[in-house]
Amino acid sequence: MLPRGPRAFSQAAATALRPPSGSAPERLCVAELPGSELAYFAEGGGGGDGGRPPRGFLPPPGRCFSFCVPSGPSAGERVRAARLHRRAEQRLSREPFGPGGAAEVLPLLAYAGPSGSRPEKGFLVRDRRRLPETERALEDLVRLILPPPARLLSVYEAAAAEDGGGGPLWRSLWRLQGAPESKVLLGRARVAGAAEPALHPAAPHLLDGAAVFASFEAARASLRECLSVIPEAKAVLDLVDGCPVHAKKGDFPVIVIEGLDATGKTTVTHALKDSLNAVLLRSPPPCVSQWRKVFDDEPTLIRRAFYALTNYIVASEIAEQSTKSPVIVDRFWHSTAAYAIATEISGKIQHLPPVHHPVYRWPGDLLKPDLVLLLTVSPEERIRRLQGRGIEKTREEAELEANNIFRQKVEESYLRMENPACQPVDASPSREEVLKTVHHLIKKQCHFP
Ligand SMILES: Nc1ncnc2c1ncn2[C@@H]1O[C@H](COP(=O)(O)OP(=O)(O)O)[C@@H](O)[C@H]1O
Ligand SMILES: Nc1ccn([C@H]2C[C@H](O)[C@@H](COP(=O)(O)OP(=O)(O)O)O2)c(=O)n1
Repeated sequence: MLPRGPRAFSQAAATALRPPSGSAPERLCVAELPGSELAYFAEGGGGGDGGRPPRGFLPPPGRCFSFCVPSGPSAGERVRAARLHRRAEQRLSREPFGPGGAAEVLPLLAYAGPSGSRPEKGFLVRDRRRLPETERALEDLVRLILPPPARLLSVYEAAAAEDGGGGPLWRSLWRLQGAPESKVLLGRARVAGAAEPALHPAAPHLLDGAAVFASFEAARASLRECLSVIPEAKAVLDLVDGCPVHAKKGDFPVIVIEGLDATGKTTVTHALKDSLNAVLLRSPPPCVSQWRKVFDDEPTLIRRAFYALTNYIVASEIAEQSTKSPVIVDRFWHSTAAYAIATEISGKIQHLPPVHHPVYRWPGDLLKPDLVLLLTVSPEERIRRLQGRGIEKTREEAELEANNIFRQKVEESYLRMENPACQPVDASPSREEVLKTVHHLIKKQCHFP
């Protein structure tokens, strides 16, 4: 069983974020280190944690760099920032960075500082071998991707330590100018580990149109901002705008089957379709499948807005079909929200927003199903099933582990959903037994006219 339970905001944790001197830190950041460990750190302002750098931040004698993509409050600014971040991410996955490259690229979030309260997404690049090429390539990348006022690159270096351990860590902040190798040093600041805040810094912004969309309009506004750069957005918006607003459910039950891949959704939904004489729908629906790949390659914000809107298309189909027969739906809004939360919240399961957080609430304007069942299988059974489908065998152990943490976060997010909640069903037994359990729950909780 995965660890659960609310984590109340603690005043002690908030106080611990402040440096002992009382002066505000210049910037607070969190980086996701290998193994999904989160390293919280403060730049400037005296630093917390006795001035020590966060553990595992920079194995000596290496050097790190960071840069962030600034964003603004409007939907347009957020979409532009998300696309720039994605471009940077794609370039950082290639030589001389990325897998097999000299430098290691880690996700970074700068969540408090002089530029305002909206978190800025960025990257921490660790160069264990201190290669000059890494710095040059990063400077070129920042110049290429970011607009001039945002061309800031932080360079972290540990001062030599007498005791052989990591000495104090310093950050030099550089503003890069137009010409190659032309840059100005804006300042130096001490970097120290900071206490982990009670709530993951991305959590308060998830519903700000960042990843989880609480209404049709919120999702639509984000996709509209993409019209000039993603031609397919128009096709999706045209489809969505043709659907009735506030679709109402008919008298027949609507049953959603949720779960991670290979938990048996296809198997169960097809069997239910036959046994209940039901209509089977899936979200996203086949009418948008030709555009799915395009949106899957876009940053989270745009990708999730696409999936959120497709749920409203499915809602209008559910409304129509549920006047005539029971409706079974393979994935719906809970999938959209759970994957979005698990992607945006770095770290492990304990970093997820606490239970009852508004991010787990069903959108007020989306048709509500009568029953949502969440199929769960043990990690071992899941691997067996994936191997049966010929996937997974060749994957690296490390990727499997990262994947495992991600899966735990998705599953836990599903379990925290409210009104309607996802009712877990152990889908590890045989097909027949799983179906028997599912039928039993449907009979007990659904009304058939
Ligand atoms: N209860 C079960 N016991 C054993 N294997 C199952 C069971 N349910 C599904 N499978 C098999 O596991 C694999 C994944 O199932 P599938 O229904 O395609 O999952 P999903 O649609 O959730 O990805 C398939 O090969 C399927 O035949
Ligand atoms: N309603 C939905 C359905 C899928 N998604 C997203 C969530 C994941 O990133 C993928 C999973 O979909 P996929 O079709 O691969 O899953 P299955 O094959 O059904 O197991 O799509 C979503 O956000 N909202």
